[in-house]
Amino acid sequence: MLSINNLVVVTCIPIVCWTLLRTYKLIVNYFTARKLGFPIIVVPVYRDDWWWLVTFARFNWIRHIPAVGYWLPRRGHAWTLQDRYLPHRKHGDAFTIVSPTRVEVIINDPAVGVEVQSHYKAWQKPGSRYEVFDLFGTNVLSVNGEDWQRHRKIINPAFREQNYKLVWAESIKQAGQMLDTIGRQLDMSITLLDVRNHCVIIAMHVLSAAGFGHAHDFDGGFRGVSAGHTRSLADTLMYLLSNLLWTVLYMKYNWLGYGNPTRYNEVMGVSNEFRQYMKEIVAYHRATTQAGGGGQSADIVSALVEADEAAKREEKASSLRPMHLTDQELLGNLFVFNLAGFETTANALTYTIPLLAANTAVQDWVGEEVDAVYKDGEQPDYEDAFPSSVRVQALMYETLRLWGPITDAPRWTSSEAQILRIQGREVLIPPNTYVTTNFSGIHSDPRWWGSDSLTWRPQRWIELDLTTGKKSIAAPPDGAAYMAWSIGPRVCPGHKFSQVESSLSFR
Ligand code: HEM
Repeated sequence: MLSINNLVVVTCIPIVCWTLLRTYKLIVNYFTARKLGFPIIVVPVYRDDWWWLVTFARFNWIRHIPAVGYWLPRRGHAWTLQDRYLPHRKHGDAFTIVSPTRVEVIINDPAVGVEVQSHYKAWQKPGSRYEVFDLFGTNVLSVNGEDWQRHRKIINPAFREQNYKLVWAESIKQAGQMLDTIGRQLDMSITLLDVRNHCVIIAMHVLSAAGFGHAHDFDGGFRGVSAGHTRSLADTLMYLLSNLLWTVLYMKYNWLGYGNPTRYNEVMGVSNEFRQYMKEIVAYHRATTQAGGGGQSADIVSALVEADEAAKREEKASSLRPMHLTDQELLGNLFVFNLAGFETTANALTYTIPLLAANTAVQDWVGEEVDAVYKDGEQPDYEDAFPSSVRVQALMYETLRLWGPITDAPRWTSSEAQILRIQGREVLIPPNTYVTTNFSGIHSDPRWWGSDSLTWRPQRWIELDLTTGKKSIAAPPDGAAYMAWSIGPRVCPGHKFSQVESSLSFR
């Protein structure tokens, strides 16, 4: 039997080795970062370290220890939203965060941000950050290079005007039903949590109908279970998205299930149910397309499957290299549409409604436009009403400027060094280095957005064409950049989808 002393030694050896290894890596990374010539912040953990993601909530007390807890604010994924441009005031428009895991340059220079986001071949999405999205298969969000071109070519046709009409119709339905539901309540007071819950239902139902052809009533919640299933599609998605971290961990490391078999079985059961739903939807649209009945549905999946079948036919005819998506990749993309399309839009709505409620001047200003567009309470067509709803669109632009769901975006040099022009000099960024564009900083810095840069003022987005008298969404001020939906070839394909949906929700 092991004595207490031996037990302590056996337990301590791995911990000491691990600490020594991390210290060594920290020193190596520190010297790599010094060559870049930017100010350096040294932190003991990186925000992507999975063990840290699971445990960091327990370490909040560290921030109160003087000279030790300084790094804690930079420990989580949303630190750029909390700090915005302020760290750059102190450290400049580029500084480096060094941890044992990574060297990461943080950028607050709009021109450099646009360069890094736009040149997708040189500046790739790092696998270690994006592979969590590969739960059900690789997809357009996570892949790089030629693979990304192949994915994007197939998914682009899914985001089309026909689909936006469907988003419009479904959003009108959901918003109307939501107002009826609230109107029927005896107690008319609404908490912020109610707002959040209503926005979640709207975003999920619009996505379910316009994305997957599964329509639900607003007050039906997430009911409506299809034959052969135990949960509705929307309910399945809600579960997976609310338990994303555990879903990722259990699917990647099955052995973690021994820690909590009940939760493991539930998570895996719901994941299988989601996979089954997606397979059924794809099989249905594939059969319809192969039988010559394509082009009839406007939802995203049907367009995706049609484009994929067309790519297969093209390959056969010209014996080109494979250009279609495998079944696994189709599934991966469908999951990512749900993930990227739901939480982002639900968040934008959740922030905008209280901001609007607290700003009566903005309410009146938007109300004027809504009264003009929705004369006598009629439901105007998408083609007429959406382009005229410029003030309504400005609400979303302004909310995303300050409270966008994606607060920064990392790119990396992968195995090849890249040259980046920053602050008037050319810097050689070594292999394996992250360069992260701080969207929240760039969107809020008073140097570009003025002294009221932190004020929610949708009016800043309106531009008047003096010759035609038409109003439109203004470009960002000189020197600024707006990247709420990213920018360049990898811009968000759901940009207009989310705008059409939110326009209706504010009518
Ligand atoms: C307010 C709503 C939305 C915001 C603010 C938003 C923002 C973004 C941003 C910033 C990116 C780039 C991410 C990166 O580079 O890491 C992105 C990519 C993406 N978004 Fe959205 N998004 C929204 C809605 C949607 C919707 C509704 C869908 C689909 C239904 C969608 C699907 C995607 C996909 C597939 C990508 C990956 C594109 C690529 O890498 O080629 N998004 N989005």
